[in-house]
Amino acid sequence: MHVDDATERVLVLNPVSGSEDHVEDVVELATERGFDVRKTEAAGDGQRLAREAAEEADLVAAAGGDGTVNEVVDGLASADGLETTTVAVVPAGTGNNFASNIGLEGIEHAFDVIENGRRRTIDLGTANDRTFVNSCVGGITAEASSETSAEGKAEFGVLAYVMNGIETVRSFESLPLRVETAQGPSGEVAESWTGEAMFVLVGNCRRFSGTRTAQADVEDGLFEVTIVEDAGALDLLGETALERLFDRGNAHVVRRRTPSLTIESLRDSVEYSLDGEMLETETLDLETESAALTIAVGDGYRPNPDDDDRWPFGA
Ligand SMILES: Nc1ncnc2c1ncn2[C@@H]1O[C@H](COP(=O)(O)OP(=O)(O)OP(=O)(O)O)[C@@H](O)[C@H]1O
Repeated sequence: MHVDDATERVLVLNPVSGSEDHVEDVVELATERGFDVRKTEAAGDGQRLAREAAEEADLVAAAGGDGTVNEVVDGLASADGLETTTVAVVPAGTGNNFASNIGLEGIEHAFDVIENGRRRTIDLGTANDRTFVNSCVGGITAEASSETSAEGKAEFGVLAYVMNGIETVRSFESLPLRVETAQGPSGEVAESWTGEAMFVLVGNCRRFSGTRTAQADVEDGLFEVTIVEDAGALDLLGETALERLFDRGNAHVVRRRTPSLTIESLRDSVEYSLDGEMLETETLDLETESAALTIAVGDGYRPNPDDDDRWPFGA
């Protein structure tokens, strides 16, 4: 039992994320630091617990993987709690992609960051009425998502689903789509693309270059959109497939930067993975909410760690 009025720090703990051996450590470290620990019991509980916490806590931590962070942020957003709540992440999942992007090295380090780390306000993605922190990817089926191994996720993040999709679905059915991007603040023009796509990858924190850990600028108010056109003719098996798939010279890849876009299916509904959580729809409206999420970050965090010229956009 907790005393409602006194609670200012809530930790939402997914006990079944990752290798499930984090529970004791997280509970101990969190309790020592004055957190009220609330465990999820089923998928979707992260949202509910975060919504409830929004009313009473000014710091809400998500202990789990990317899916748990997604649920907690989504719950806070739906309770209009993001303006008054700082979010912290305790990496206890399989991939922990988002945690790596914000400079967190492990469970103990995350608690140090909560006490002593900087706070930054970063962009948040919304897709229809759902939020996402890392990425939104169309073209990955729920089946491919559930079949993707923990090792693959840990190593490649969301790209593991892409690889799995390529490798398991030999006769890959491409998606007829219309993608309309909006004008951006730095001269990005509104553009429309219509065609057959294998995947559409929209990164808030992620960019899709074939590099395993490539991170996007998380404070620029823009998504990095990568459309992989029907590349059925290519032999895309194996690990190097990713590099070939996203190679800047690959004529099958279309890249855009934009604050918002709409993806419309010209046939059936499409399955999207929002930070690994599935959503099926015919039309998806995506928007970046600039500086919407206040988050505790480690020393290793850089808003835009990739200032070299690997990403194929001019100034
Ligand atoms: N108590 C629970 N029982 C079953 N499923 C749960 C429970 N709590 C949360 N979930 C679900 O577990 C799923 C996976 O969680 P999460 O993504 O945090 O871990 P992960 O997959 O191990 O890590 P990552 O996404 O970083 O690779 C989420 O879809 C979430 O809804």
